[in-house]
Amino acid sequence: MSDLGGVDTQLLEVESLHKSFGGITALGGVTFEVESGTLTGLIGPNGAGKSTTFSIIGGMLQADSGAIQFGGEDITGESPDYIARKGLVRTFQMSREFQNMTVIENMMIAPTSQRGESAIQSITPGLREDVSEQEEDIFEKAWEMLELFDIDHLALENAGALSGGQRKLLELARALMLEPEMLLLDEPFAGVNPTLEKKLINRIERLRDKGQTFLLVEHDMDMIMDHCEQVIVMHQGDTLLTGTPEEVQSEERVIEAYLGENVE
Ligand SMILES: Nc1ncnc2c1ncn2[C@@H]1O[C@H](COP(=O)(O)OP(=O)(O)OP(=O)(O)O)[C@@H](O)[C@H]1O
Repeated sequence: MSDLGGVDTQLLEVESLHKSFGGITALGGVTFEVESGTLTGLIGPNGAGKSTTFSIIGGMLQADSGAIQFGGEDITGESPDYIARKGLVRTFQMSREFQNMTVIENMMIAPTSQRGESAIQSITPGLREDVSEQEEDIFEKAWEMLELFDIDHLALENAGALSGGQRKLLELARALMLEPEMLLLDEPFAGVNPTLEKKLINRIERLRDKGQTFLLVEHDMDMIMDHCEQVIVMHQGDTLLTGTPEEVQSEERVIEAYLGENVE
């Protein structure tokens, strides 16, 4: 835990995560910290354990041992809903139910469905005026977010009809509807064309500049090295080191870890 003038700036603290699947050790003591207000990269060769780490942090998977602190609170073993309510959200693939809804409907339902509460449940007869006002706010916010990601022209399309790249943008836009303090992004640019990718990373950087924190798994090294201020390197279920892009690139152990492996 780092200390800056008495103020702890670490938002996420992952300590000694272990996870095995049958006889396979996926994680053998993953430990790292993510500083508040940063865009931090999580890299490592295929099978290093990045997705497993994300699933455990997001509450979708239980670790065999280890601890996770978010904003100073122990969130180890909590449900994805609980963790999302605390402000830590992982983008996830849309279920079939959402694919049959339009893009704008997907956006409007996000603030309630992911937080595990229903807008309908919160309506009491005396509060109907407030609710329509609330819905209007949600609509406006949803529309702004679609514009931000350049998918507003798809608002009335069925989400299931979107291309892979467009779906990635919608998943990210949906997650941002929750105004999370921190977002876990698992290869958000996969299938997104280069022009849109540039826009997307600029938007993420703008949100970061406003104080949001991002942890990004990405195989594109140029993307990581050009845009992240911190990089965490994983290898064979372990954390190898954390450093700036410059530090990581010049580190012999990182070069070695990647050399023998098939990096995408
Ligand atoms: N559900 C599972 N059952 C069995 N083994 C698993 C399971 N999930 C992950 N693993 C194994 O755990 C290890 C870490 O996998 P993980 O998917 O977390 O790595 P990764 O770094 O995300 O890889 P990639 O970059 O290829 O997505 C691998 O050896 C993988 O085969």
